[in-house]
Amino acid sequence: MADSASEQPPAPPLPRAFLDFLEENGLDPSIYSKGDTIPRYIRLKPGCEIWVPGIEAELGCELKRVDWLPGFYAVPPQIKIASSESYKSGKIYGMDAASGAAVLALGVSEGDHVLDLCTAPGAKLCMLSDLLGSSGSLTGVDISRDRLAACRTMLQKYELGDRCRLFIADGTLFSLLPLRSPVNEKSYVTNEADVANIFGEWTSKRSYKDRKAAVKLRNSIGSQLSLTTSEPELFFYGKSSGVVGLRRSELFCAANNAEASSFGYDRVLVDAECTHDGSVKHIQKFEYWGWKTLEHRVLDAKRTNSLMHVQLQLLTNGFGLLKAGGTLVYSTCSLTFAQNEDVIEQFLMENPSAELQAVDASKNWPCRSGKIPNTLRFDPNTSETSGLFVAKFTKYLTLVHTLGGLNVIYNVFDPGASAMTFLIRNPQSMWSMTWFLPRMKKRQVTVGHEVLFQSADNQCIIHLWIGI
Ligand SMILES: C[S@@+](CC[C@H](N)C(=O)[O-])C[C@H]1O[C@@H](n2cnc3c(N)ncnc32)[C@H](O)[C@@H]1O
Repeated sequence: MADSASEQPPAPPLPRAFLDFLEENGLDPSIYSKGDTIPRYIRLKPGCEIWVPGIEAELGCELKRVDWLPGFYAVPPQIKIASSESYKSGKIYGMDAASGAAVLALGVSEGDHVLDLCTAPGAKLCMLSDLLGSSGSLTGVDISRDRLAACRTMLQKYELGDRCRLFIADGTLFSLLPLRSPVNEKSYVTNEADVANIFGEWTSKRSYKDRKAAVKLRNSIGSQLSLTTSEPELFFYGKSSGVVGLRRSELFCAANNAEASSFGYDRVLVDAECTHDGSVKHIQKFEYWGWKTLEHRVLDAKRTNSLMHVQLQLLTNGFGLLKAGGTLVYSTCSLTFAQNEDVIEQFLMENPSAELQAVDASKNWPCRSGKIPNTLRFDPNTSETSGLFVAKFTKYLTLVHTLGGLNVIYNVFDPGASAMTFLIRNPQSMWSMTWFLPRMKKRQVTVGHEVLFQSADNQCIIHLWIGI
């Protein structure tokens, strides 16, 4: 009997330039012959488990539960779901398991305020919304109007838009906080001019004034991909998103990093724009588009450099909007070092309050470690999924202090808690100390070799002497 490998049609040869590119990135070319064998994944809308037998009957295949990822099922790769009634009626989503893992890595809990900085077309946004349930808030940002329109359609189809707001904006500049902070607390409206300037319930039919303003903004921007203004355009908002009843000036109130540390998002997803080389199906399309196009879109060093620049800016800005103690996940569907580990290394160098964290759930995931410990790589060979890179960060509240030419950083985690960890970093070493402090409220940093921490009731004063 012929084995299953010999039944597959031989994969077309990959061009030399692409093979060199794979070698440079430590990638096995065999992953690009897997496109027709890796399963297609389906995510079930929570509460639709009872429909599994009906969905199986309609799709004509078994839904195999993905043991390591709740709510996900594998079906044979040739199964088409878009025309099925189960899909049209919003019982199932088409979503790769690796993408589901990136969302799960974020550790969303009910009540969280979540930012998805590159949100369209919205598969991850929908999963985030399902995880949030009926509390917290969700803010999706994308630079592409067309893609965001598809995203809005998804939210409406799956009835997930209630706590969500969508903005057309450049994620490298977006600076609006979730609607819970004193900075944009709703104020009492007194006169008629104010009433006219208040967001009512969302409708697709916008006022003439609104449409005119949007056209003016679009014309001033030129092309969407060269959006240079920090002014976001509100594209959609749900009834419970916090927008209804707010004045325009209150919604578009930008925040600085210090405000974001206290009032920012609990969770930020930066699923950055990339060369998509981890998607085997995407690379296979170049057989038809021509390998020359691949050289331009994927292998071109100039394009990679400009993408890396955007990726670093997206990550940096997303991190700036994160609350201290919050979690950020950076992911790309590229498997190159340049768009993943190199971006992260640069980011960590420039952001001392960022710490790379292990994804605890990943112990049971079929993925491997990236070049930097705690980062994860999914690929068709290891995971039977599309390729994806995932890194998780947390944010400390940081006081930077220079001592004798050494940059010493005091990372104060969760200033409201009774336990604090101080990490003192210098190029040679790192110490970590934990104190348990009664109601620590006020911090003072003196210049020199002494740091003074003082509690609100003056009962506890700690002098930290640095002896380097
Ligand atoms: C990998 S896709 C995101 C996929 C999405 N997270 C999902 O799960 O469906 C990257 C997205 O980033 C958007 N994008 C590119 N540059 C951007 C920028 N500067 N700011 C915001 N979005 C950007 C693209 O329009 C694209 O929709």
